[in-house]
Amino acid sequence: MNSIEIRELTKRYGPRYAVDGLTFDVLPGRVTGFLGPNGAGKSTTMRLLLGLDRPTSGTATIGGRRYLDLPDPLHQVGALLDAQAAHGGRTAHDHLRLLAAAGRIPLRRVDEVLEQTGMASVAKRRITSFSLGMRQRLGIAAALIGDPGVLLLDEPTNGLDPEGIIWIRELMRSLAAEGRTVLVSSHLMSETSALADHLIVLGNGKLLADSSMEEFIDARSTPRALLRTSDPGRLRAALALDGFELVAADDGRWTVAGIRAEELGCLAAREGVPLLELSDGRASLEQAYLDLTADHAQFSAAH
Ligand SMILES: Nc1ncnc2c1ncn2[C@@H]1O[C@H](COP(=O)(O)OP(=O)(O)OP(=O)(O)O)[C@@H](O)[C@H]1O
Repeated sequence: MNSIEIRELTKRYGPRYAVDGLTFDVLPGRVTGFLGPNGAGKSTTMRLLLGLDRPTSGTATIGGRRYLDLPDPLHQVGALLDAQAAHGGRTAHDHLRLLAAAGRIPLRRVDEVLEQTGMASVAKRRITSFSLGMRQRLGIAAALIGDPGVLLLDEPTNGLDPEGIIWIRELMRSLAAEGRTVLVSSHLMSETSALADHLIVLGNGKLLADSSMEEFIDARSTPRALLRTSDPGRLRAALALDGFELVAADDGRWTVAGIRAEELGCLAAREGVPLLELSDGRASLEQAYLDLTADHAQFSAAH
């Protein structure tokens, strides 16, 4: 009932395919990161889902129905597409009150979402005076007002400071833990990896990956062990026998590419080499994402 179903979804603007034969599901109970470089088709997919644009072919449905056919859309789907869209002359409270009235939503929800998004103290201020981060929070408050089962958030961390980004991460997680479907777009792998359980990656309107964050990381990052030892000479020799190389890193640490910490620990124990510190490194995740999307990037992506 709360899932999102995208089937063979295609949207063409003139000769250009913004979205090209996409098929995937977004499931409840987890945060799904919607990744792709600028121009990959994320916003177009969200607009198609919300009935703001018509697909050239294929379907985008929520619980099996098109958005425009939902009986109680604000209660079923909350969206943040363009945080700048709120009318500047009104106060935050008035903006939300009008939304609630239009959606036949109880007015108590206005104060609840203002509280939930940390906006209660500025509720009586005009939106014109708001920073980008405050507008993002107001946009999220608006998305939450109908207590929806599905949330679509397009780049919600735009303009937020580090504290705001942590807040949004916690909020997304708690909404997903309540059994809601949460789809969050971003063009940044680093940010999304801290936020999402599952990933949908687009490039040039096409689906490049649909996997759990763990699978995505495991499949694309080369293992790398990070360690400190009191006997680098002996460890170097032992590693060389198995074809691995000990490379000096910062702070007296060493790295070994192509081996996991667990395997390296066993090897060191077998050789009687003392290890003072040992962990897995995941340095290449961002790079793996850039490699995956590079050929598909319309513009130079991801910074
Ligand atoms: N209304 C439109 N008319 C013409 N082309 C459009 C329109 N909307 C989107 N496009 C094009 O479709 C492609 C996909 O755009 P879209 O905004 O969906 O990408 P995105 O992944 O959301 O990127 P961003 O991170 O920059 O928002 C781009 O090439 C864009 O220029």
